[in-house]
Amino acid sequence: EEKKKIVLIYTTSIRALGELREIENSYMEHLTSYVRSLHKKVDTLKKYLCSVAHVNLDRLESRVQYVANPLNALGLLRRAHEDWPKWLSYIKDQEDVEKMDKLVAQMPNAVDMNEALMGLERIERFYDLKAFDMANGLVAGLQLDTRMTAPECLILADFMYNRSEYTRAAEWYRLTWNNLQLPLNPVAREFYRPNQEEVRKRFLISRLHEGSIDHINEYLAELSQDPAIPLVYLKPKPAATLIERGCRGDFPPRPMLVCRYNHTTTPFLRLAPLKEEEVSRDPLIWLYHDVLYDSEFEQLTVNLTRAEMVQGYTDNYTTTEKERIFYVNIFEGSGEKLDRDLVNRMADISGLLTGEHTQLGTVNYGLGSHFPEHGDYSDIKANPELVEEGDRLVTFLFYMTDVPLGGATIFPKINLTIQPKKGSALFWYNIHNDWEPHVLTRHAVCPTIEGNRWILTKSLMAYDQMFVKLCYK
Ligand SMILES: O=C(O)CCC(=O)C(=O)O
Ligand SMILES: [Fe+2]
Repeated sequence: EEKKKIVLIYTTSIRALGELREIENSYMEHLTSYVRSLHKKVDTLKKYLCSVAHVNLDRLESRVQYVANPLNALGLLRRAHEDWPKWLSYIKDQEDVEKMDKLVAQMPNAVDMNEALMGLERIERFYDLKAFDMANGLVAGLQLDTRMTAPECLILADFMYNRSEYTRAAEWYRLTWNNLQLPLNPVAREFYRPNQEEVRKRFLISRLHEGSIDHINEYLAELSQDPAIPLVYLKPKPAATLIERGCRGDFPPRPMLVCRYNHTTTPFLRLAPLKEEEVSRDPLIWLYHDVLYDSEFEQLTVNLTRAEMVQGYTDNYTTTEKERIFYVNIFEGSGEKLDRDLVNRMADISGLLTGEHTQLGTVNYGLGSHFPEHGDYSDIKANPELVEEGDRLVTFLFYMTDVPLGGATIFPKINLTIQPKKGSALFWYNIHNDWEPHVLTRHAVCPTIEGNRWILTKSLMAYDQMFVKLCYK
């Protein structure tokens, strides 16, 4: 049986994007070396041309006269037989080009490109950023040392246009147009069509989609106005969703319920008490600090390459649509030392049983990656085929990295936002005592703006707890 190979893309994992950056290194090295050898070749070829000082003999008569001289005839024959193929293979020998060909074969495809645009679009929308700020590297108050170029503004503009987001598209076309006006760069002119005129046209069409032909002069004027002043929405801007508001930090600050050292859940904790914080009582959600060590994080992630991880999709969860979300590696075995240690730590923290298999998921998010709202429960009633596996009673979520900007885990139904903090862990019950899904545990992950978001996750299965904890209250 032939297994269908899923094409891995780079965008949904920062780790994988790091590999792409490595490929770019090689590409540029070969390009540099190609230019160097091209210079050398041109020099050599010029010298050769000089040395042969070939004269074109236009008339048949003079050509015949030339080869009637036996030394000329020998020379011609030898040159044609020996030299020409050599020069040709000298010209054609392009080792660097062949290497670059191989690299291009590993380049991101159109799906990948689209995924990247989705990530950028998400960052702009979720955090309500101004296109102008974003293009200038100012994202949600953070000034990056990067600016977007005209081709980048343009590809995002076309993407917005294709989503029928015409005001946002117009904004990005205007930025493209402005960028193209910068001191004219011959490389840009050669490679990055369309030209300014075409961009202006697309700007106007975007405006006309929502406006009226009677105002065309106003739209034209908008194009030359200060792009720092946002364009007016000609159709009302859609209201922010609950999740978007949560991601912007609009939920009220969470009250601190209980914060204490836990010495008691298991004997182990008497030796190594845990800083634990109850962040919600219904559903029950606990936050723990400093439960993962740097060395463990490194062991878990450093050697995990793109080839070892698989594309994670949302369809294992109670989401509405199937989406690519992140890269994940699930360790199915019964435990290498580290996996076992971590799972034992989860048992210590929770006082629950962790099952025979470690089944730890190591997850890396990508460019503007998010996780739409979902519950981790599988809802056995709605999906009776899952009855044998049982439901996921508890979710353990270890944050393996800090995320400087964006990337919070949010529980929109209870107004709760948790910003990842390296070494902390979140732990909650997904189902009620009667195994009904606890819908208030539905959660989402905000798009990462900046940072490399790594988490470690494990579900504790309900069946495994049969004799430990029938009820959690
Ligand atoms: O990454 C997170 O913060 C949450 C991940 C999650 O919800 C899941 O894996 O089910
Ligand atoms: Fe989840």
